[in-house]
Amino acid sequence: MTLTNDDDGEKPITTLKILIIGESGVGKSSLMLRFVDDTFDPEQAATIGVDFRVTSMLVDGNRVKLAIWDTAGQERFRTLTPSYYRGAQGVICVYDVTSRSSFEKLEHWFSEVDTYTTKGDAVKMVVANKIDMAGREVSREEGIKFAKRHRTLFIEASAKTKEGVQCAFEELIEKILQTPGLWENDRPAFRLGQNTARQDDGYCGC
Ligand SMILES: Nc1nc2c(ncn2[C@@H]2O[C@H](COP(=O)(O)OP(=O)(O)OP(=O)(O)O)[C@@H](O)[C@H]2O)c(=O)[nH]1
Repeated sequence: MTLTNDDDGEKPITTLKILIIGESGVGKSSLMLRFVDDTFDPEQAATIGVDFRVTSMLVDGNRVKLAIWDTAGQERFRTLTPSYYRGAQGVICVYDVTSRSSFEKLEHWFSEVDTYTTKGDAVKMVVANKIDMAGREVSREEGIKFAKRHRTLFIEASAKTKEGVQCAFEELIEKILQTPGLWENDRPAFRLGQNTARQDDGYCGC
């Protein structure tokens, strides 16, 4: 499968809803803004309620529209939680590798996903963010072990240096498109490329 971010103005074959969740300050907004705008703000403000961005990607030459929902990690800003989850085909659950407590809260976030997602086969991904920073408190092995236990995709990333960011979104989108019945084809003539079937070991292959 070939994925690029170029916009050729072509009508999208489908629109996917991607939700980003996790504790406050782990870098959810930063990951979204790095992916959508290729920017990074070292003083990124906390999200109030939800932020929302639309972008698109080319998948095997076909345009896929992405509606990315960046939710607030702070409890006091988390209103209307069930509605955020409604219809999401992909959920990115973020922790900060320099914050053990943000990793330990992943169980809580996954139980919220199970409670609220309306699409039972929504694709889940764990993103271990801030790998550029010193003072790591969670090893890569621990992250992988957690992701294996929950049967989710896993990738380490840095919104600051860009490492892993593009790859995380690409991997998630690819997995969604490979899941029958999870998305609606708005242009039935569309066919995914022959090389979409790939070894599914849960790790980013980009
Ligand atoms: N060094 C480093 N800093 C990061 C990274 N990602 C985010 N940050 C910083 O961490 C802080 C919090 O980032 P946000 O993107 O606002 O975190 P959030 O998860 O959206 O926070 P809430 O909106 O409160 O839920 C900001 O100062 C960011 O600049 C990263 O990969 N590396």
